[in-house]
Amino acid sequence: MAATNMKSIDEKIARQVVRPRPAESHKGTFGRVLLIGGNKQYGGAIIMAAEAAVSAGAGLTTVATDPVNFTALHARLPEAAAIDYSADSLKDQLASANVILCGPGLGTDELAWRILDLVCRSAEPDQAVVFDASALDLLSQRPDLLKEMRAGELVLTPHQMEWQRLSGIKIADQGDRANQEALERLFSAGMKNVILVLKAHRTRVYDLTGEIYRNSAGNPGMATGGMGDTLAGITAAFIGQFGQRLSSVLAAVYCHSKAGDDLYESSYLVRPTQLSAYMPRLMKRLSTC
Ligand SMILES: NC(=O)C1=CN([C@@H]2O[C@H](COP(=O)(O)OP(=O)(O)OC[C@H]3O[C@@H](n4cnc5c(N)ncnc54)[C@H](OP(=O)(O)O)[C@@H]3O)[C@@H](O)[C@H]2O)[C@@H](O)CC1
Ligand SMILES: Nc1ncnc2c1ncn2[C@@H]1O[C@H](COP(=O)(O)OP(=O)(O)O)[C@@H](O)[C@H]1O
Ligand SMILES: [Mg+2]
Repeated sequence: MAATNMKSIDEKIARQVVRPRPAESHKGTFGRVLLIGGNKQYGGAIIMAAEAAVSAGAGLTTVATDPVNFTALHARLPEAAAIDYSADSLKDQLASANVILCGPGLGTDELAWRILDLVCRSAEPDQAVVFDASALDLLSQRPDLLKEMRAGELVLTPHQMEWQRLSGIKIADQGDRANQEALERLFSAGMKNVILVLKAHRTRVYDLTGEIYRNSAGNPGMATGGMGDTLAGITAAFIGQFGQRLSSVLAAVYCHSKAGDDLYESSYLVRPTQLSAYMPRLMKRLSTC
């Protein structure tokens, strides 16, 4: 793919997507987001994703996680509901969500496999699914699960090592043509509405139409554990509010990095939770002036 096909992910797309909220609205208007992940070791990952989802405007946020994380989640984020991710009630939550984010801190044990399988089989055409982190590592062993999915939109958010596992392309060889071909291979005869967010210093976004987008924002202060979990939560919230569109995902990528850049101006590093706390002000600014 020639570099000339590359489009920039910049403030323009964010301003097109992040519009003032309609007055005639309620929490259901802005998306029911279900986040699944957080085993005993990685509870922080799903808590950071949930903080990001709430702060990026998800109308209703539910976290399906190991019960060991309930108290921490409720103490940090009373806006989110919590359920046990091993319980049968996960099926009901999966049925009622508009957007499902699966993977941050999920781990790769037998329960994680069962949950991934359930998400892949149950997602309907009116639902969007975002796979991140552990879910991508599991899928790299069972890529066939992707081909059978019926979700309306699927977003994959790997970092370069996760993409290496899933695509088989070594990090040094992750050029645009190879990435595009690997995405097409993963979904040949499968769903069409697929978006790959390949995270790096300058994140690139691919879809099955062959368009490639390059993020214009982001900085090394963002190289802090949990920053990808935060992007995943923002992405789910944006799809929930602004619709199953490529533009919602591009705006999420930009806003995440732009928030990081604003904070980096006066701070040596950017904590994911600080980035989330800043999101409502950034979104207000983008939507108004
Ligand atoms: N607080 C918590 O609970 C948190 C929990 N988390 C959860 O941990 C689980 C495992 O996820 P993971 O991302 O930490 O591990 P993995 O997939 O093995 O990747 C790391 C390996 O890849 C390599 N690498 C190369 N290029 C890279 C790149 N561009 N970006 C990143 N890595 C790159 C890297 O190279 P190295 O650092 O050695 O140079 C290393 O060898 C998962 O469930 C996740 O959600 C996290 O979300 C953090 C906060
Ligand atoms: N040097 C950097 N410059 C710009 N963005 C960065 C940099 N380092 C990390 N990021 C961003 O931080 C996020 C890291 O994602 P990921 O590796 O999945 O983190 P985690 O799994 O710890 O949550 C990505 O969005 C990536 O683009
Ligand atoms: Mg990650």
